[in-house]
Parts: sequence; structure tokens; C-alpha cells
Amino acid sequence: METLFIIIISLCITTIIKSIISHPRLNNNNKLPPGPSLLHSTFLFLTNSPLNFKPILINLKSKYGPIFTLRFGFKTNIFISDHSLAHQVLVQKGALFSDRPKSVITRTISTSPYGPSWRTLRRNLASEILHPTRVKAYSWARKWVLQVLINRMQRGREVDGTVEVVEHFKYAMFCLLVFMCFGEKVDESKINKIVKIQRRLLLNFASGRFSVLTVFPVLGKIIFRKRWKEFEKSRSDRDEVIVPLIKSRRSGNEGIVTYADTLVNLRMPEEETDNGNGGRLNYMEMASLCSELLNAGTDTTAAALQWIMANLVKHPQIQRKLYDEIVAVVGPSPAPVEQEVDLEYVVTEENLGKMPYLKAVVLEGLRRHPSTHLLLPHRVMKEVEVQGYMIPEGATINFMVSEMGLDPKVWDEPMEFKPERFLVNDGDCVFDITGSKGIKMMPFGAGRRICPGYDLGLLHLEYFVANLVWYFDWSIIDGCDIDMSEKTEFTVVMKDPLRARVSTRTP
Ligand code: HEM
Repeated sequence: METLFIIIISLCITTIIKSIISHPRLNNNNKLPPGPSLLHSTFLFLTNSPLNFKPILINLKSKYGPIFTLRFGFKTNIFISDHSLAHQVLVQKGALFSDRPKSVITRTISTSPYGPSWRTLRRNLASEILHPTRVKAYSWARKWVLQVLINRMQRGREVDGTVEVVEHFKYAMFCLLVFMCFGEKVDESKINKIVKIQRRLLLNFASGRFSVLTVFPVLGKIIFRKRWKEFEKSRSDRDEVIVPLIKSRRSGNEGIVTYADTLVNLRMPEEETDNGNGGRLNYMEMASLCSELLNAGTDTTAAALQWIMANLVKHPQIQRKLYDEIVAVVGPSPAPVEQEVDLEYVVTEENLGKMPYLKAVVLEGLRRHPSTHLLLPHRVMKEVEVQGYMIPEGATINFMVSEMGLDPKVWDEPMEFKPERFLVNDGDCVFDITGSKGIKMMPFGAGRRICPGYDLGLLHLEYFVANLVWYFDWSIIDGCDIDMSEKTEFTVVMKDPLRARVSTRTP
């Protein structure tokens, strides 16, 4: 029934859009990048889930080139797969391309329009939570989470020593981000409840079920009544768990400063006078922002961690080289740990800086398997020319991250996992992940909307990879190769989750 409605609505919109093709903003001189006809594009959007869209985009790229257009209803979607075009758009003309399309999710950093609210929220996260001194203050929480992870992996090991790791990675990253949000070592059942609620929301957005509510904001509420109800229910379930955690901070929890604390104290400057609340955020808004942080920092990192460990299992010589580097810096692995015992020895964060090969392994993992194939969509704020084409105001711009990491013009043997490509002559690892001077890959995006958590994300990956390799020897299960096929959830994950033989190393 809903699909029928979508088709009817799309046909109506098709008619309207044809009439606005000659809109002043799209006159004869204003040529859009090439792409399939409106009818063909609409058909592609209606018949494919966003989760399965990647092969279609790759096909369109090979047909139309590094910049192409796909139109759907009133929306003009531009796709860019070329590094220098991405640099031109995101860095050189960044001010025009840093807006976001409208979303049904309000009050998050990632969905806020480019403007003062976004700036205030992003600055709060960057300066209050992601500042190096604050990140350092969470260092003991990372050690605690490492222990949680090692314990869970030991407990989850089958008699033959094999373990499926991804759920343990996700759980560990969740514990860490929940701690950064609320300052509590939340118990397992509550963590699992939060994970379940967050995942339901995310998967519904990633599959397009909830995004359609944004495409048709007014009619959508009537046509997709059931989905609206479902969306509101998911939101209220989320608030039911998250708001009490925020309130418990208000009741005078001393010690470490958490994200929830900073939100309670935040004032939105442009609303100071007119929201009747002195510019304070309400609890739903705070819950939405905490929920964003949990999503942004967990699945992305867990997905990357799984891909990196899979490559280390697949390439034992790379794992050996990495292990040797770790041992050269911190000494031999400690004796096998007992379950539930406090970890005495870890590869510390100070030591990570002395391990260029570790950095190279992590970067190679992010190049070869970026956590997302596309950046979050950007919105064009004003009509602008890009490579001789006119991009209309309001168009959505998408960046094909994975294609950039695999471009043979930039990367030698792009399909191979070769960390050495990131090392310079003296064995140092020097790479600008922000792409400010030029983009070669952009797993965290680039320009004004670049992921504000990129430094923390890299730290988490280096810390967990180093410790997992120092504590355990990872090997392939006899007779089973590692299948590197991928599938898209909220992030891009291994289709066959990594299962490996994991044995504690002896000193
Ligand atoms: C390996 C880990 C991570 C990866 C691969 C990753 C990747 C990304 C990407 C691709 C974007 C979209 C950029 C764009 O649209 O141009 C993004 C945005 C964002 N990320 Fe991350 N991220 C990671 C970790 C984190 C962490 C740890 C945090 C916070 C603690 C975080 C917070 C955010 C936020 C708030 C945004 C929205 C930025 C905005 O719209 O201004 N991310 N991330």
C-alpha cells in the first residue's frame, strides 16, 4: 500500500518537476551534471533500497563520469567520486557546501543546517569533550573497556579457540561512548537496551524507511501514518532510557565532565531571548544529541576495527610485523590474563605514538574499508559552478568515499592491503587525514563538516588494535579463508562476520 502511494506521489511530483525544469535557477546556461532521465532516476530510487545502492552508483559513475546527477521528486542529487572535485567542493568552496538537507531528526550536529546552532553544538563537542586534555582524562575508561572486551572475548571463545568478534567490538565501543556521555559504568542489560533502541532507529534510517518521512514532510505524516507512529515510538523509547541518565548527572554527580554535563550547561545563543528558556536545551534535545554521539562513535569504529582485524588474520606476515613493532616498544606480551581480573599491563596511549606501522595499518584499513561508502549528504546553499556544470541551490551533494580510496590513479594496487604505502623513507607514517591541502581518501570527510571525532576515532582504533594484537595471536580457522565481502547496514560491515582462532600469547 505504502509503495503504491510512493509511486502515485512520485508521478505527481514528476509532472511538477518537469514544469520546473525551466525554473530560472535551471535555465539553458545552467547545465546540470549528466545523469539518467528523471523517469529512470525515479525508477532507480523506487525499486532499490538505499542499502543496495552502491553497485548502481558505481555503474552510473562508469557511464557518466566523476560527477553525475540523479533526480528524485523535487530533489536533485549530485554524486562526486573524484578527489580533486571533492577538494574543490568541500575545502575550497566549503562555505557553499556545508549545509545539510532537512531531516526529521532535530537538534543534532550532523542534521543541523549550517549556521549558528550547528556552530554552537559542534564547538561544544569539540572543545568540551574532544579537546586533547579531556580525551586524556577518559584514558582510564579506555583501559576499563579494553578489559571488558578481553573478558568478553575469552568468555565467548568456543572450545576450539575460535570467536566471532564483532558483537564484542560493538559492545565495548558502546560502553566507552556511554561512559563519555553519562559518566557511568552502565550495567550490561541497560547497555543492551540502549544498543537495541539505537540500532532500530539507525537501521530504519539507513534502509530509507524513516528517511522517506523527510522527503515528503507534509503529506508523509498522512500517507505514512504508521511509519510516523513507529518513528515517534522509537524516539520516545530512546528518551525513556537516555533522559534518566542525563537527569542523574543533574543530581550532582561529581568528578569527570561528561557530554551530558556540557549539554545541561549549554546556551544556544540565538535562542537565548526567544525560547523562553534562556537558550537552554530541553531533555528531548539533549537525548537526541547524546544518541547522536553514541551512534557516531560506536558502529563506525567497531566496523573499522573488524575490517582491520580481518586483514591481520588474512595477512599473518602483516600481523607479525605489527606485533614485532609493539614488542620493540613495550616489551613481550604479558602472561595470559585471568577473566574478570584488572588488567595490569596494556599498550598505553603514550606508546602508540612510537608505532608508525600501527598507524599505517589503521590508515590502510580505513582506505580499503571506509566505515561508510558515502559521506552524510551535504546541501548546496547557493547556485554554484563546479567543473563547468551548474549545481542548483538546494541540491544534495554526495561523496563516494570508497571509490576515492580505490582509485588506481591515486593508489598503486588499490585492492591490496599494503600498510607500507603510508610509510615514508625513514619508516615514519605521515598522512594528512583531513585532506586540507589535497584529498587522497576521506574516511572522515573533509572541510567544515569533517567528522569532529576523527582524532578520537583514530586513537580508539590504534589503542584497541595494538592491545588485541599484543594480548592475542589471531589466526585463520583451518580450511576457512576470510571472506571480505561487504554489506551495508548503518555502516559497511563484513557480510560474514569475522570469526578467527584467538589464542593468548605467551610472554
Ligand atoms: C572510525 C571512527 C569514525 C568514522 C569513520 C567517522 C566518520 C564520519 C563521517 C564520514 C562523517 C560525515 C562527514 C561529512 O558529512 O562530511 C562523520 C560525521 C560526524 N562524526 Fe564521525 N566518524 C568516526 C568517529 C566519530 C566519533 C568518535 C565521534 C564523536 C565522539 C564522531 C562524531 C561525528 C559527528 C558529530 C559528525 C557530524 C559532523 C557535522 O555534521 O558537523 N565521529 N563521521
